[in-house]
Formats: sequence, structure tokens, C-alpha cells
Amino acid sequence: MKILNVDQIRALDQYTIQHEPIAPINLMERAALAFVDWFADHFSTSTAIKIFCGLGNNGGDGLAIARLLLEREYRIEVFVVRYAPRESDDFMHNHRRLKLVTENIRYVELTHDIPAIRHNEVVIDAILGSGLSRPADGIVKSTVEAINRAPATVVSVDIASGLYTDQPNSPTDVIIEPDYTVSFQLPKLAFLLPKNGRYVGNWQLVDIQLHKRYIDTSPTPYYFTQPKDARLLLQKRDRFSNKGSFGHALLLAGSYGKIGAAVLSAKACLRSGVGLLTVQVPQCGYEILQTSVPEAMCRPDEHQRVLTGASEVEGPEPVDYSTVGIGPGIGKAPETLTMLRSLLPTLKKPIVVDADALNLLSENRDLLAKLPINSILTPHPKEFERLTKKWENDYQKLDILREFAKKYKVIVVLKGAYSAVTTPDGDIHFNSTGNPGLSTGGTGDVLTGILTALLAQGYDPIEAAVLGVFAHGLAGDRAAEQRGPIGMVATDILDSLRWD
Ligand SMILES: NC(=O)C1=CN([C@@H]2O[C@H](COP(=O)(O)OP(=O)(O)OC[C@H]3O[C@@H](n4cnc5c(N)ncnc54)[C@H](OP(=O)(O)O)[C@@H]3O)[C@@H](O)[C@H]2O)[C@@H](O)CC1
Ligand SMILES: [K+]
Repeated sequence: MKILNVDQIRALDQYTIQHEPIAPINLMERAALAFVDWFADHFSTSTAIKIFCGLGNNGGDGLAIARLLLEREYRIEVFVVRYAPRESDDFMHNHRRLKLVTENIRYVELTHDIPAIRHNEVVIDAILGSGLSRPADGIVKSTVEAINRAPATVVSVDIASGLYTDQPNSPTDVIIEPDYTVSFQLPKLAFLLPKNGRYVGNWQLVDIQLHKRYIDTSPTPYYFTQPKDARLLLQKRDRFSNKGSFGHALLLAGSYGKIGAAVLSAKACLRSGVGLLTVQVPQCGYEILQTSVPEAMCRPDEHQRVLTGASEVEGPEPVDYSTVGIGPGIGKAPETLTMLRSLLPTLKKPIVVDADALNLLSENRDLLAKLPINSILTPHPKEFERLTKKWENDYQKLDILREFAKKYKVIVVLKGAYSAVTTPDGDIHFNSTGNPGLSTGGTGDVLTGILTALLAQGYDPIEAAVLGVFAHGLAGDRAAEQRGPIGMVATDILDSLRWD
């Protein structure tokens, strides 16, 4: 699913009006209806509701919502925050229509016009939407502050008032902190960025049938991976396939005290459809791995405790495997750095690089240029910062991500809520699955195993990254259903992995 910028959203609105065609006021009505349908599923008619409307089209939505809620016998009070002398045409139209059915519309011009808001009430925030062009000030700011102070449940229409759709807010901006955001059709970039969490709440999309042709033809670097997008990437298995059809992966993982990382990664790789798997671990991990993952072949490193790459056991060279996954639990021993130095230039096909392999790269940045094109790197934010530099805000972070992926021609999976899969072309696919339960030891090792398996099976590396991250998050969501986000561990994610 595409994420469009604010100018494109405005143009999409106009395109829909012209090409459906539909009168602007009817499009607003459709949006209001979609909101009210959502609202009715979440709040009963006994709820006391205060609706705050601005003077633009977001306010127009609020007025139409007020009328539709009245028709459904909700108890509402309407407040128009009059911050300017001019209203939008569709605001005025809906204002006239609302006045026909209620006299209960009050105007907020001065602070003492702001009503008291009680704890069992619901506030609908329709003050400012995607047309925000400057920070909230004056009476808008005072109203937003009063709503934020109130103990009520707050639902924002389209986007929280005061939050920019696709540019950074300043830390001093006053922004609604909603419990829910009910947004029209397409996700907004602002919803996916960590610093905005409290200005978004639980966000939901409601479909208002904006014109598909405009969406399909609009260029954008930003995507939001939906279940149907992921399903399209999944390759079907031929009845006559054999284990040779699904590749032979090599995992370089583990060090003394961290053999568990190699075990988790290996299991995830096997659970993600790899044909054959060889794991190279330090000798101290040999018996552990052979016992806990009998499906994998194990090549003990010649070193007891860390990986050096050398082994007394004969075997193919790393370059001869379908792909290599490197990093889980490997530590940063000098011998392991030496291995990385000699290994990287020999590899030709994309690999997966995680954890301490990333930390070794950030301490030896010359090695970045040696990564095979289209390799997948899976840093969490701290690891990515070590690889690049500190960012001032989430938007700058996205720019740094795209520059990095372009410069080194690699795919970067920046892990976190809405993990961002960044391609060498500068596209970013935000993931839609996952939950806070994934923030626990070993989940990254599982992801490395999954991605390694998909590369070994011949998936296009970008598709492997998008699909693998989605499946990993989905398994995490299933694990959270079973165990709860606090009790779940990485092993539960392994057990919940499914590829159908
Ligand atoms: N796109 C779609 O598909 C659909 C969109 N719909 C709805 O339209 C909404 C967008 O409407 P919109 O463009 O009228 O913008 P909105 O935010 O209501 O207000 C803009 C006004 O506020 C002003 N203003 C700006 N910042 C300000 C500030 N800090 N303090 C005070 N004023 C400020 C600004 O002034 P200006 O920048 O022009 O000086 C302008 O006059 C969208 O969020 C959705 O709810 C649906 O109805 C149908 C489908
Ligand atoms: K709003």
C-alpha cells in the first residue's frame, strides 16, 4: 500500500472529485460516514461526546460527523474553534446543514469559551487535519492543551490536530495526544515514526474510495506492507521440487556464551523453507547445535570460543553456498574481524548481516564497500546510528537510511515498530506486523535466520526482506496472542512461523 505526501493527498482529493466524479461535499459526507461507522463500532449511544471543529475541511468533517451522530441518537455538543475570519466552502455548507438539526453549536474564541471536559466523555478532534501549515497557536493552542489535560478519551479525525503529515514538528509544538486516530484511506508517514507515538495513538484506516487510478500512478518512495502485499510475494512450491530446489545456506553464528543465538537463527532458517543448512559455530557450540538442531549440518570452527572462519572439517567455500547469514552472537573478537575481512571480498551473491557483524562493520567502515550488492543489513536503531551518524529527528533518520542504502547498494532493515525496509533505490517499505513483545533477546537472530532462508531459496533480495520482516512480525503477533507480549520469547516466534 502506498503512502502519499500531503500534496498528493490533496491532489487525490481533487482527482477523485473530477474523475469519479463526485461533488466535494459528497466526498466529505462519505468520509464523515466512514468515520461514524467506525465510531459506532467502538462507542455506544450513551457516550457523552464533545466535537471540536476547526474552520477548514477537517472542521467540515467534524460538522458532518456531528450531524450523522445526531441522526444515530448520540448525545453530542459541538464547539467551533474560531481562530480565523474565514471558513472553507465545505465547512460552511456543513455548518448550515448542522444548524438545521441542532442549535447546540458553541464558538470558542477566547480561553474562557473552552468547556470543561469530564473523564467519561469522548472528544472528537476535528480542529486541524492534513492542511496544517504552521504550529498551533492562540485559541487553537489553548484548546489543544485543554483537551490534552482532560481525562477524556480522544479520537482524532484523519490526523491529530497540530501534527504534520510528513514533516517534522518542533519539540515545542502543541499537538493533540489522541487515544485513536481514524484516518482516511491511506496511512500518513507521520503515523509510522517513533517520536510521534503519543500524537497518533491507536490508528485505524477507513476506506473512502478515493480514486484508485491516481493512487496507482503516483510516485512515492514510501510503502506500508499489508497482508495482501506480503501474500503476493510468497512463492508457491512445485510438487516435484526437492531439497536441492531450495538452496543451501551457510550461517556463521555464535561465540562462547552466545551459542543460543546460533540455535535460534538456525531453527528459524529451517522453519522458513531452506533446503539445506550448514552452521559454522566455534567448537564450544558443536554439541549444543547438533543436539538442539538435528536438521542442520554443523561445521565446527577451529577455534574453541570464537569464529575465525577456519575449520578442520572439509567443506565447500562460503562463496559456494546459496547465501551466507552472518552475525548472530558472533561477538567482536579480532579473529572474527579478520574472518569478516577475508570473507566479504570473496562473496558474490547477497548475504544477510546482523548484530555484531554490523558492529564490526561500523568500527571498520572500509568493509561496507565490500558487501555484495543487495545484501540485507538488519540493524536496530542504535546499531544503525553506529554505522552512520546521530539524527535530529525521525525524518532525518529516513534520509540517512535512504542515502546509506543507495551509497552501499544494500537493503537496510531498520528494526523497530513498523520496521523500515530500505532499498538501494531509496524506497522504504514500512512493516505493518509486530508488537512490543518482539523487543526481547533472540528475536533478531530469528529474523536473520528467516532472511537467510529466503535468500537461499532464490527470492529477490528486496522481496525477501519485505516478506521476511512481515512474516517475522506476524509470527510475533501470533506468539503474543498465545503468551501475551510480556511473556513471549523468541522461541515462541519460531513456533508461530507459518508460510501459507
Ligand atoms: N484528502 C482527502 O482525501 C479528504 C480530506 N478530507 C478532510 O480534509 C482535511 C484537510 O482539509 P484542509 O486542507 O481544509 O485542511 P485543514 O487541516 O482542515 O485546515 C486547513 C485550514 O487551517 C489553516 N491552518 C493551518 N494550520 C493552522 C494553524 N496552526 N492554526 C490555525 N489555522 C491553521 C489553513 O490556513 P492556511 O494554511 O491556508 O493559511 C487552512 O485554512 C483532511 O484532514 C480531512 O479531514 C475529507 O473531508 C475528504 C477527503
Ligand atoms: K484532526
